[in-house]
Amino acid sequence: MNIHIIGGGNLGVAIAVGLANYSKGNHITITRRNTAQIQHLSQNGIIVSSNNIENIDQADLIILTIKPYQIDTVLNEILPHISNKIIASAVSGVSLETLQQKAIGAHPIVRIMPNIAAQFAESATCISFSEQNKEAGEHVVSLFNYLGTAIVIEEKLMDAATVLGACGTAYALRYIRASMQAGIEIGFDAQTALAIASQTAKGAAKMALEEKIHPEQLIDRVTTPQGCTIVGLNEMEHRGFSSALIRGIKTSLQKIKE
Ligand SMILES: NC(=O)C1=CN([C@@H]2O[C@H](COP(=O)(O)OP(=O)(O)OC[C@H]3O[C@@H](n4cnc5c(N)ncnc54)[C@H](OP(=O)(O)O)[C@@H]3O)[C@@H](O)[C@H]2O)C=CC1
Ligand SMILES: O=C(O)[C@@H]1CCC=N1
Repeated sequence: MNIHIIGGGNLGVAIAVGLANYSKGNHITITRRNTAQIQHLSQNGIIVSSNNIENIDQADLIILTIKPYQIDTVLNEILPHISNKIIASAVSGVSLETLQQKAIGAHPIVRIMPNIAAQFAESATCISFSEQNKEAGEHVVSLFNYLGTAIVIEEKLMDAATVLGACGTAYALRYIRASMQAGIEIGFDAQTALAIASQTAKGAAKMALEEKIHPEQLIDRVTTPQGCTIVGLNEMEHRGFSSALIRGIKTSLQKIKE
């Protein structure tokens, strides 16, 4: 497939590198206005360009990874040069209906919400499309399965997916950072603390994914009666650990709905 990614920033680059490293037979182009920062991607066989329309008529899939306020400019620029192309938009907060109207109904539109772990084929990508665009949607799902897990969701949950799945990367990293800081306080050098905290989070996530049981059942396997885990966990809860996370996620959701 020829894949044309418009918006070579944090997410666009993660998708481009992920596709280059974890999928086969795709030709990837990535664009942004100032290309200096992403020129190195050409070493991975990715075409880097500041021209959004060059060869866009050859694309099988166009992926939009621009900010919401950049969408009109980009669509006005590319629409006259394409016909009946699948457009996958990762632009947060912009609905299928709005996108379909902007594209004058002429292109199958799919909404995607990946996260930057796409770079390492570990994204949780949520995907929505209308019944009418099912074939295009399934195409996009197969592609994003190379970059981790692709889950089809109802569009009304797309904002929630953005918060849980995309912003979630940052929340998880903040957990790792806090563990690392504690690790340094209790005796490890920074690098060792980071390695232990990161691998421990990865291991916990792997168990949750593989066993598909409630996390508390896995926690029960760790908490020796009268041991050190349960006192730590209870102290974290006294300090509002779960509550802080839930409130943070709900605040992010409120913001995206604005
Ligand atoms: N970052 C993340 O983890 C996630 C982001 N998203 C969504 O993805 C979108 C992008 O986010 P993010 O990657 O963080 O943002 P960035 O600002 O990092 O990337 C946006 C890129 O778009 C480029 N751009 C702007 N205007 C144009 C244009 N006219 N033509 C081509 N490229 C253009 C910018 O580069 P230049 O100025 O050089 O043109 C910039 O590199 C947002 O809508 C965001 O909500 C969704 C999920 C996760
Ligand atoms: O912070 C943001 O608004 C974007 C959306 C999801 C991740 N980053």
